[in-house]
Amino acid sequence: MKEKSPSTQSLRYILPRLISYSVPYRIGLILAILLLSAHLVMDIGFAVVQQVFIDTINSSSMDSLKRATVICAIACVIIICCIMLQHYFRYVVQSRMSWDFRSRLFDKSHRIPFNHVQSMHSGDLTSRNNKDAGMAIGMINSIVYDLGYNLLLCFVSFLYLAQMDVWIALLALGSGPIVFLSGRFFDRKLRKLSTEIYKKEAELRGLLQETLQGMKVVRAFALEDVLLNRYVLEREKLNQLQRKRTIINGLLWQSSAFVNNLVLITCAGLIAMSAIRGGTTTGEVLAFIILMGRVQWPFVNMSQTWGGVQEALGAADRVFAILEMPDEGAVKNYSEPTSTPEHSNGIAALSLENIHYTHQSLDGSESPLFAGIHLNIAAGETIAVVGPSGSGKTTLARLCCGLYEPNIGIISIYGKSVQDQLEETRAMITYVPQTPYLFSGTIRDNIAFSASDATEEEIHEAARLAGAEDFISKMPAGFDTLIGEHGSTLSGGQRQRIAIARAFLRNAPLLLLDEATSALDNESERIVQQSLDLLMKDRTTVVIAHRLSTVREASRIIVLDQGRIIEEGSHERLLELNGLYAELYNIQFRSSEDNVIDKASTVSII
Ligand SMILES: Nc1ncnc2c1ncn2[C@@H]1O[C@H](COP(=O)(O)OP(=O)(O)OP(=O)(O)O)[C@@H](O)[C@H]1O
Repeated sequence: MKEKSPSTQSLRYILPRLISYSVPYRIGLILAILLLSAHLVMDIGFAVVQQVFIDTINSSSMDSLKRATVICAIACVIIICCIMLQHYFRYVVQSRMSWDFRSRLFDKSHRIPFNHVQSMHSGDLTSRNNKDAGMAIGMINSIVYDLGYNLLLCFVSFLYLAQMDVWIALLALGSGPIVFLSGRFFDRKLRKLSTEIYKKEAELRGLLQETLQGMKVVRAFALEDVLLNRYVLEREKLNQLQRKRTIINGLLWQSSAFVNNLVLITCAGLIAMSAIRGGTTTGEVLAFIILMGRVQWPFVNMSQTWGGVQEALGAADRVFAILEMPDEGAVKNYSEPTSTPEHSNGIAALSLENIHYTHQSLDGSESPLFAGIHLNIAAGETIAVVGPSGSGKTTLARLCCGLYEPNIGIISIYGKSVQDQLEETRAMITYVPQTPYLFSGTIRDNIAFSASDATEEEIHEAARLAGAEDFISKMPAGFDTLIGEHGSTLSGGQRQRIAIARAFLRNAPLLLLDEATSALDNESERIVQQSLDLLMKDRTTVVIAHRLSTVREASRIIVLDQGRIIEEGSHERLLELNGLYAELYNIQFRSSEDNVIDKASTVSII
């Protein structure tokens, strides 16, 4: 997937999109902004209180001191309550925005074209959803609250100072823009570094995830040291990037602090001179010095915050690269059907018209596979697809499900175009992959996954038809048994039967089946095969076939080779042709007593 370079999406582009997530929570946001004034009163009030107290001490008036103490204490309680409320509203708005933003990203990840998802690492997607999305929403906080507040604080402090000494106040104020603008020198570098850091973190997360998932293989092949070295190497690269970012942030901070302190000392000297000349009270000098900080430091803070915004922009770029992708099926790059696809037996259950498809590899290179495939399947037919490894069988199945989009041509299911009516056509298909994917949760959840409104009776009936009821009833919690990550507590055969139960429950008229080749014991295989036979009954079935019995019983066999249908017909007819099918048959089936294709062979019918 090609990502936009960091500089292509400006703050002006990203900010309104992020702010749109605050619209449903605008009241909370407005309250949080208004309550910022409590912070302002606290910050300015701190200086004023000191001025009042010192001048009251100097005037030796006990009554004034008592009054000032009571007023300050009451004001302090009110302000602290307001600040707590401000934090509350700020937290609520930010967490809800973050929730919405992440949910949108989660939803989008399931809508973008499948080949884009395939070209990304799942760890990368996880990282974008967790860290990057959080950073991007945090940016709103920085801009709305921190930048906004600092500007306000600076403005009010300046007004207060100006009424004491306008020239010194202007001097204090003048240093601010210099500090802020000099900080911008680091922006590009910070943003670039941050994008690289987030990318590297995502890669590391992916590596960790992959290593944990493949722990069995790692241990079996004693790869622990190799992987540890790889991890340490990648971690070191990340550390280097983080070190660079820390140095730049340090430079940003120290250069700001240097200019600020220089101006602060100059102004403090000037106001002290004014006090010596008798024009200013001690309390006023103290308040002046404190408020001068309030004029200057907002620029340092803003410079820092702006640096943080650059980092967050790097994260936001990665999130928007996904959010701005077109949904699958949204880009129509295929020709419209000329007429409703028909089969000699009536309307075709599945029709492929002039399908061209090219795989895009991770490195962006293209591998053309199909160049004009035609196929019409009548309702009730069972089609067996066979061909050597890499001939395009899985790609064909994924095209039929709308997981891949053809570059040219049209695929229709019962006359409806898959590309045009993706949801409707998908509802008419059940795809049973070779390795079923089970989610952690209960057996019931996994069966009902394909039909969330299924009743208890329907779930039990589906399990019975799939030959799964027996083993489920023997489990300690029956249908409520937890099956672990990817169904790790179940055997291969049991996992397959759960997947078949799902397919029964879904009850779609078209079945795409990738027959399992995993080594099941004879008994499990017999039960799975019986369940599959029952599932295929009265359904239109396209089966990527691995067993001779399936191939023999199919109404038609399609032989694929390098993305082309080179033979088509019944088992007997294809044997008579004496072509690729006959060759595959002789190599695979004849020598195999149990009629199951040996996966390890050089040429396999899959
Ligand atoms: N995501 C992808 N990106 C690039 N090329 C791909 C991708 N998926 C598959 N291919 C290529 O497309 C060709 C067909 O692959 P496909 O998986 O459809 O074959 P197959 O017949 O199902 O193979 P097998 O029986 O070994 O599973 C292969 O050359 C494969 O390398």
